[in-house]
Amino acid sequence: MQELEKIAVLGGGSWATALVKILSENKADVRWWLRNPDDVHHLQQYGHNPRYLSGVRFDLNFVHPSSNLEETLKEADWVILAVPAAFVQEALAGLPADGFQGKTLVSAVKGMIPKENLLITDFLEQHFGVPADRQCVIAGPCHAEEVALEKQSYLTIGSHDLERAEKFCDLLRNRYVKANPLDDIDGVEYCAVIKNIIALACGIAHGLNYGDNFQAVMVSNSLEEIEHFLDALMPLHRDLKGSAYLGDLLVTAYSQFSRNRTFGNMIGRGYTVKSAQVEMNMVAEGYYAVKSIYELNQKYKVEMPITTAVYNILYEQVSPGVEIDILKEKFR
Ligand SMILES: NC(=O)c1ccc[n+]([C@@H]2O[C@H](COP(=O)([O-])OP(=O)(O)OC[C@H]3O[C@@H](n4cnc5c(N)ncnc54)[C@H](O)[C@@H]3O)[C@@H](O)[C@H]2O)c1
Ligand SMILES: O=P(O)(O)OC[C@H](O)CO
Repeated sequence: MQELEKIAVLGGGSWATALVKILSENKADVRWWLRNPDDVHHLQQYGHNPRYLSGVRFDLNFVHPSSNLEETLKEADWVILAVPAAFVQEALAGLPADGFQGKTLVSAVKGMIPKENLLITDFLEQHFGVPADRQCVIAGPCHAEEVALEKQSYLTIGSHDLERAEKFCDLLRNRYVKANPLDDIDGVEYCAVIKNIIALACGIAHGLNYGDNFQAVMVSNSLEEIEHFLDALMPLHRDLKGSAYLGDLLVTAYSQFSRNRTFGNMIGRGYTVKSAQVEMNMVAEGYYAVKSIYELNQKYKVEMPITTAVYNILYEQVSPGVEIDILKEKFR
């Protein structure tokens, strides 16, 4: 009998839960790390995550929840990181520098390590010595909530090693998930970070009562911002119309499930950052991402009006109305 692939999934939120569903239904041996021991206990007893996507049931023959990170990683060939970027360092704090040796790391995170302003793949390489060709990222427009409902979804697996990416695609493919490999790993990773900022801006505008007409112009203008930033950091002929770029931007900017748009909408309606965060129970990566991209861009000096506006609103206490007025005059 063929041995099952051993996959460790790190994180207890919606995306980790959705990925565990996909992988375990494909009969992989999934070791699932959640930081909260009560959630682990609940999963072991009732077979579902009490906090996120709680309607998804797991077959505990294939899913092994634990709050012990080293135990979870022990025999895994693949490790999927699905913790919000701001908490990645804290989650991995107890691990030795060679804790991922011999494993393939797959980042499902769409954010950057704050302060260091590093992509997750760069962080894993610099802090844990995981070579670039042993890493993949999960990109594409895919909300965990729709995976839970088994709605048709598309994922792109970015990697410098396309054979490895193709293997991982195979672990994901099912009746409602299509997956394709792509070699522009840094491009899709940065694009996933910036689209969260754009969705936050769309939410802010919506909260200020701007309509679909304005949002469409915001999203079209944002493509230029993304393209210029990517070209400044890593020039490459890439097709931004692809679903891993434009598709991901659109789903986050328009979907009712979007954390970033929801967060922005609250800010536009006058919530403080703190109160919006408390109300959400979920993490809007764009809040942290805008600081990283803004700071990083001090070196590259790309014109990024939407990023600047969101940064000024969230970190410089400029009124959302003032910043959106500035954008209104700039957009074409
Ligand atoms: N949800 C999606 O549809 C989706 C899709 C693709 C990628 N992602 C990415 O997956 C990553 C995980 O996001 P998510 O959507 O699963 O999260 P979520 O918003 O559903 O849940 C929040 C997660 O953050 C954790 N958390 C909150 N406060 C914390 C703290 N102080 N310390 C440590 N952990 C804390 C919670 O335990 C929970 O696991 C993000 O980078 C996100 O961009 C999410
Ligand atoms: O749309 P958000 O803000 O919930 O982010 C989730 C994913 O990035 C969608 O692909």
